[in-house]
Amino acid sequence: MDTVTKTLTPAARSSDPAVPTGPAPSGAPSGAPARPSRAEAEAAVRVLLGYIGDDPDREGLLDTPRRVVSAFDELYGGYREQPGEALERTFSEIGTYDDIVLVRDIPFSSHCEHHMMPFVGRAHVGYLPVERVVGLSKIARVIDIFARRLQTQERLSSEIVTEIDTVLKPRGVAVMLEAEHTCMSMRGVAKVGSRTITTQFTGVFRDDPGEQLRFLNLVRNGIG
Ligand SMILES: Nc1nc2c(ncn2[C@@H]2O[C@H](COP(=O)(O)OP(=O)(O)OP(=O)(O)O)[C@@H](O)[C@H]2O)c(=O)[nH]1
Ligand SMILES: [Zn+2]
Repeated sequence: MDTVTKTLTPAARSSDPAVPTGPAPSGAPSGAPARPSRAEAEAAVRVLLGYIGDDPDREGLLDTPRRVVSAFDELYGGYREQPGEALERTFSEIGTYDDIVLVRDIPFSSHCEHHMMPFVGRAHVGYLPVERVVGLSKIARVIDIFARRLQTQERLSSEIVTEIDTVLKPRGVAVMLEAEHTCMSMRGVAKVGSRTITTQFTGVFRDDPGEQLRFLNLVRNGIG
């Protein structure tokens, strides 16, 4: 355990050129500290393995710190991506179409910032385009970028809406997320199957109850 503790000290950080620390990733909150090295992250996983009562040196766990950090790189890759870039390319050949574009039932998984446990569910995103539309897959990409950061479901909803609103400047954006939080089902209060629903609206969807209802009906019944 001593060795592990040592690798986590600032002195060890600066003296190991093979595992340089980096600046905070572009998607990190402002004021976030420099990014620890991969070796430090793997050492931290070793500490946790010891903490739960297992032996990090037994054969089955030798590679686990490396695997966990690789999995973290994937699950939290959203800190190193800019959601706006996913929406940069738009298309204007849409005829006179100016009605709702709704992508329903987009699966997503994220991690709650309180317990770092997954919450998993579906997103429904609609917007009212002005002259230009975005590729449908890009909406799912924006969801994934924000979802691959530590989140609350409320903030995830609002970040998706704000990004689409800011970049596309449509007449309105509507988002509904439904998810099961494993921190509420696998531990703690242990309520398996409970779902949390969040909605966030801008523009016409916020101001016109009829448009809001149409979005909700399309999500629920497929008819507006
Ligand atoms: N509003 C909101 N709460 C969340 C989300 N994800 C997890 N939580 C809640 O965050 C809260 C953290 O509460 P705390 O009392 O600080 O932590 P805790 O002692 O682990 O709470 P319990 O989960 O009740 O055992 C819990 O009530 C979780 O259900 C989320 O996306 N949004
Ligand atoms: Zn949680």
